Amino acid sequence: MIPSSTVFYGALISPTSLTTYLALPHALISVSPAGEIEWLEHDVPASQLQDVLARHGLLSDIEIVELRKGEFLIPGFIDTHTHAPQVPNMGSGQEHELLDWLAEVTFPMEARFADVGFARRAYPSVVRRYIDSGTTTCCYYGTLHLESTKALAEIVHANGQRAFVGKCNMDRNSPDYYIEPSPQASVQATLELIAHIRSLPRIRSSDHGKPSSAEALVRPVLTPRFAISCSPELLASLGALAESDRSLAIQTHISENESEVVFTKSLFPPEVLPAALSPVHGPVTYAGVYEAYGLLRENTILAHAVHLEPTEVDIIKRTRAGVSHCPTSNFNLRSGCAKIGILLDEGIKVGLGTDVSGGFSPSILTAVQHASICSKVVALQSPSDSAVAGAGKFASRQLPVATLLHLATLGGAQVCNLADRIGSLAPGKAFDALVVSVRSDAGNPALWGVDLDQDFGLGQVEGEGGRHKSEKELEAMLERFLFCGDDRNIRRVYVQGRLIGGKEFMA
Ligand SMILES: Nc1nc2[nH]cnc2c(=O)[nH]1
Ligand SMILES: [Zn+2]
Repeated sequence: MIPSSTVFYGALISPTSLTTYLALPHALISVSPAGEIEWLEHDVPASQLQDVLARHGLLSDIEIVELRKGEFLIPGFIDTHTHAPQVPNMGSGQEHELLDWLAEVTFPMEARFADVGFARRAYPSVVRRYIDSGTTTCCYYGTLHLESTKALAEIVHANGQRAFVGKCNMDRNSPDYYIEPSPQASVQATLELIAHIRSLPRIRSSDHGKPSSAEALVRPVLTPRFAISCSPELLASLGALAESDRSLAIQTHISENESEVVFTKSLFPPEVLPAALSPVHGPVTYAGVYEAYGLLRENTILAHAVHLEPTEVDIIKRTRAGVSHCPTSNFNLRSGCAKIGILLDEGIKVGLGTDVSGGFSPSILTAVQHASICSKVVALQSPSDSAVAGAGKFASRQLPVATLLHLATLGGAQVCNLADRIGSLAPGKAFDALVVSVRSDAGNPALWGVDLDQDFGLGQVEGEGGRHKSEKELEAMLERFLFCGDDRNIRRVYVQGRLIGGKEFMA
């Protein structure tokens, strides 16, 4: 029998803008069998629960999941940039900057994925780690190998995570043991990967015939590694491929490290950029190179953006590409502090990326913590009057909790060009959500006492004062979770309404 709707009752947090979010102590949210959010009631006292369900025609045959004190629903995290084959390297080679780190640490590990058997052994635990960290949508780089990246896509699909999976394009400035033989071979393998990912069934074998939404959870993404590792011929071919299919997402790195920027400009002097493809005015910039090859548009994800010039900010804004802010990696590889506030003031889409193993954690919570620190470093380095002197809302200021939540969820959805489907808990969107617990029994000593010291509103006496207090308490819970939480606090992970991970799933 097809199960009917599932209804969650309890506290719910969901972003509504860069500076605001809903904090609802007594929410009631209904999820259809296909995993779509049907409706959301903001404030339902326990005494009215049955009446409200009846009003929605849900009298019998529904599953009600009641959250306990110290638990809340939140949209799933969106990791807009990471490298699946680098997870086995997490925490190694911390002494290098980007270009040495690629040569000494990263390429040797990625080369091991030439062996598809190695990929099939390594990737299941990689994907499981991302899911159990609360990442419901993940933008994965694979390696340059077709078969291993097909395996990655299959494993993501089998685990029910929403994802973008791409195979690196790299035909120059890479070691002999880890380079594609020609632009043609690179494009051919890319086409095969796209076809393979698009042929994956829409229903997983473990769904036992449960109805599924028609949309694919795993999608292909064009992945020119970065301009340095792609010949002009390869970038031109990828631009043509992108133009032939505008639904195809694109991900790459931009302006991460100063030596990288210098090297990139030396590889693409104006005479290299074909006139027909080049809208570039003035000196060539990193963003200008990508634009010249037709690789910047609303479904392009640009990782890092640490050392952007003002004209590059204009290009990114004009092309409506999104930025993946990867602060853990940017600190760890000594790349710098991205000035995210300037991008937000310009209305550029920004999400978070873990960028493992430049970053040493697969958890978006770590990225949230470091995004906060990064914004404080930028604020410390800014003249104290800069916030007043015509600066926008975010530039030179530390990011508030609401903005950090936005970056981890709705901002990431915008960067993936999927904000109409995911990123917040709203009717008409997919139910990609986490059940978070900050209770003592979640086992995270850093949050010990959160549920004992305070009354978070569930079961609280109704009334103006009580309502206000319970919202404040929920906001306090969110802040402590974002800064001190970890996998132990992520009880359940849902994608498209299906339970796919979390502490309870593993148990
Ligand atoms: N952080 C990071 N930057 C890159 N630029 C090109 N490749 C990489 C990579 O694997 N990681
Ligand atoms: Zn990266």
